[in-house]
Amino acid sequence: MASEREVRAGLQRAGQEHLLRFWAELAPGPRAALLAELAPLEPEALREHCRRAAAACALPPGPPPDLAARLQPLPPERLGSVSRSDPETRRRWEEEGFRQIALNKVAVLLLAGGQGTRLGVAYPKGMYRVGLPSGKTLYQLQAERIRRVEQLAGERRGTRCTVPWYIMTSEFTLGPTAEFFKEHDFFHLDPANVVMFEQRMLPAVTFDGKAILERKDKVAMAPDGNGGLYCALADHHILEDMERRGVEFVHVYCVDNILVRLADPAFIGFCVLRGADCGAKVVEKAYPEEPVGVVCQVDGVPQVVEYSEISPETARLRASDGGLLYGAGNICNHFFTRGFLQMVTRECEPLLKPHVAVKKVPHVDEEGNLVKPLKPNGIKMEKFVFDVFQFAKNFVAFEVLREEEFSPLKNADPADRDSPCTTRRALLAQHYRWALQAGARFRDAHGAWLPELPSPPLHGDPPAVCEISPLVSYAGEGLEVYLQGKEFQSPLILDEDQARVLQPPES
Ligand SMILES: CC(=O)N[C@H]1[C@@H](OP(=O)(O)O)O[C@H](CO)[C@@H](O)[C@@H]1O
Repeated sequence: MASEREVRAGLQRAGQEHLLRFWAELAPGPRAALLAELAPLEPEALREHCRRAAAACALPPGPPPDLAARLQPLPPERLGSVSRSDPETRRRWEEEGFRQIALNKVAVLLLAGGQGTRLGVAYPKGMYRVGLPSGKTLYQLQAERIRRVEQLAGERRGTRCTVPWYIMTSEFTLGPTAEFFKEHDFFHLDPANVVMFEQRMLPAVTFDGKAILERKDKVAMAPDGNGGLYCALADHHILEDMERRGVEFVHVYCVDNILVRLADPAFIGFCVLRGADCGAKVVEKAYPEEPVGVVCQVDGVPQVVEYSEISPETARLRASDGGLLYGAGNICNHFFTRGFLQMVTRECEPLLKPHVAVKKVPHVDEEGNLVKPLKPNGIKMEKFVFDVFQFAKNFVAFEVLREEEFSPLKNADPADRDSPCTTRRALLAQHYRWALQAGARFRDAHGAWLPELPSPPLHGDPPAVCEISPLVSYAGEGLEVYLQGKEFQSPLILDEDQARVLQPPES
């Protein structure tokens, strides 16, 4: 453990000695905690971090003035589309994806270090229950999709296979996430195949470049953004772990999308068959101001321009077909080869530019009194996971259907978008569609037939409550055997037990 003298000398070099200004009044416990927090901050890096934050803050707010002129939509040859391709092509993508999964070459990697501030919960978002009849959390849905995709790939190729699950957490989420998984017996996954690791934290900084003390004995720290992934992969030797397991392809995704298809065989297969080193799933943006990044090109290089960094005028531009010119919405589902991740962590990470978020950061004043600021007083610097796209040799994007694959949980109820209510509806609407497609019909509590709408309205509950366990169906497949020609009274909870009941007796 570093001594106070060493830490103080480092802080002096970084111009941040004020972080120890309450040292004399601290008891031994808080002193040790503060030292433990400060010791890992490398002086030069801390100095640079604070300098950059202040410099970024001195720039005028909003996107760089020349950005619009440097943007172009992604060229069509880089884009694959589920809805615009024929069934045979889709089948080939899927087949290839399943083949790679069966060969144990595919892993999933969850970005789960965020604090869920907008959702307003004090625990990791993955532990959230959106109010499904089954009461499942986001983590459970994801775990079950992994189990199902392993099973499907295994059955097709007559083998057993594993999709390891890497989970990037932060100081805020590691403890509760690890505890939650233990409590739930890892949702019946082998714990050896669930690898949790922690991203780094960075101090929040004042507009004049001083790291902020949240308490007399604690620096205000925040995770270094989902682009902290690349440092974290190196810090915890994750790529070596992947290599040992023979993993070649990694599906990286963020925690909040209730419809996420983990290790999606179609996406993996598309990227592999295209020889891509890096790929992104996109959906058509719903409206110009939708808070999703856009996948496009900047100076001819594939990139994501984040929603916070595009001007409203650019976001509203239309293409000749009437759609949004920058309509390829990033849904934070990325494909990387292990080789690409290796190259990025070794060579490119330091080139990633942090993005600036101006926030209200609680702090102590000169006298040590706690202050809850009413207006923004600090800067948090974050790297973005997609900022490595610029280093790809062969970048591709893969367009999927929003109603099948994207409904993120960002806001608390009663927000009218991206809330527990809208995500729950999206999932139940999808399952109702799957059930109808498989030949089921539904009656209400009084026995009256319920409408069979091919796609129920976005803002309303589907006519019947139908929840299908991912352990029974990953993407709507294989349901006919349980549902074809059958009538159900809402609600129908099709879990493994119910599936056994509905299955015709073996002939
Ligand atoms: C840095 C980053 O990954 N931002 C992503 C991410 O946004 P958040 O607002 O950070 O959750 O998820 C969005 C999709 O839900 C995606 O559109 C956006 O580009």
